[in-house]
Amino acid sequence: MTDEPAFDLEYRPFSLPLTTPLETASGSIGSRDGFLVRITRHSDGAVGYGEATPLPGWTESHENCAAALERAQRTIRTRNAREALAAVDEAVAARHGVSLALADLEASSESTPLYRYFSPNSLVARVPVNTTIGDRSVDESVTAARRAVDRGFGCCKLKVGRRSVDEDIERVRRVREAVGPGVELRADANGAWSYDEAVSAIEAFADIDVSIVEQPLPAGALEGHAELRGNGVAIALDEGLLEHGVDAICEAQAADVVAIKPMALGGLDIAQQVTAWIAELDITPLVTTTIDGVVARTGATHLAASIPNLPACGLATGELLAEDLGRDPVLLENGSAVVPQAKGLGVEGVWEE
Ligand SMILES: O=C(O)CCC(=O)c1ccccc1C(=O)O
Ligand SMILES: [Mg+2]
Repeated sequence: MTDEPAFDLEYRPFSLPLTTPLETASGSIGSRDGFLVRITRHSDGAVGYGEATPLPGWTESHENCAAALERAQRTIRTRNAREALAAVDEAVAARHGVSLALADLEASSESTPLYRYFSPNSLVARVPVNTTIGDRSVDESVTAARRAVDRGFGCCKLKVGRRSVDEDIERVRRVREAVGPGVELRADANGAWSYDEAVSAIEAFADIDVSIVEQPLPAGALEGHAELRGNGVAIALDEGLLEHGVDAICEAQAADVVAIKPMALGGLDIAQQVTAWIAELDITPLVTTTIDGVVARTGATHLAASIPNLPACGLATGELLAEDLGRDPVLLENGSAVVPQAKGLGVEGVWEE
C-alpha cells in the first residue's frame, strides 16, 4: 500500500521593481523577479509561504529556479516533503522557497513564531539593522544617509567600488561629516578592488571610522583578505562565503565577519547551521537579504532573531522596493526591526493580493 501524498505545493511568478535601481560594483539591481511558494497540508488545510527570488551571480538563474520548483511540485504531489526538498538539487533560491514554506507551515501549526521554531524558548523583541545605500553620487549618498539617520538608523552601509578609490574615500568622508561620529558606517565593495586599492581604502576608512568593509577583493581571494585584516577596519566576506565555505575562510583566517544570505545559501535551515558554525569559530555572522520580497525578508529577520548578539543586519531592504508581495509585518523602529511574534512567519494576505 502506498501512502497518500501529504502536501501540495503551488508557486507563482512575481516581479518587484525597486524605486531606484541599487547600484553596486558588481552591477545594478533594478527589479527582483521570483516565485511565491505556497505549501498546503492535506490533513488539516494548514498552509505555509515561501519565496524563491533568484539573483544572477548569487543563485541559480530564473529559468533553473522555475524548473527546480516544478520538480519540487511534482515530487511533493507524488512522494513527500523531504524528497521535494531534495528534488530542487543545487537550486538554492528554489530550496529557500520550499524549505521556508515548510518551516512556516510547521511553526504556524505549533503556534510558534518562526524564530522560536529555530531557537526554542528564546524571546527576542528586535534585531538591529543597517540601511543600504547604493553607489551613487556624493550628494545622493549624503542625502540618503541623513534621511536614514533622521529616521532612527544607527548604521549605514554604503556600496562602493564603482569609481576610483580616492572618489569613494571622499564620498564616505562626506557621509561621515553629514551624520556625525555616533553613526556606524560600513562599506561594501562587492569584490571591486585590487589589493593595493583595498589597502589605500582601508587606511582612509580607518581614519573615517568605518567599522566594516565587505568583500574588498574578489571572491577568490582568501590570502589577500587575511592580509587586509588588523588595520582598523573589520573585513567581512560575502561572495567569498559562497565561493569557499566556512572552513576554508577559517583556515585562511580571511574574515572578521561573514555575511549570511539565506537566499544564496539555500534556505533558513542551512543558513542557521552555517551561522552557528561561524559563531563557534569566533567569526561574527551578520544576516542580510538579497533585496527580497516580504516573505523572504521576514524569514531572514526571523533567522537573525534566532541568533544571539548579532551586529546590525542588512534586513531593511524592503524600503528599496516600489512594490511588495503584501503588507510588511516587520516594523522598523529606532534602527531595529521589530520581530513578529505571531505564529510562523507572520506574513498575511500575500497569496490573495
Ligand atoms: O547588506 C545589506 O545592507 C543589503 C543586502 C546587500 O547589500 C546585497 C543585496 C543584493 C545582493 C548583494 C548584496 C551584498 O551584500 O553584497
Ligand atoms: Mg555584500
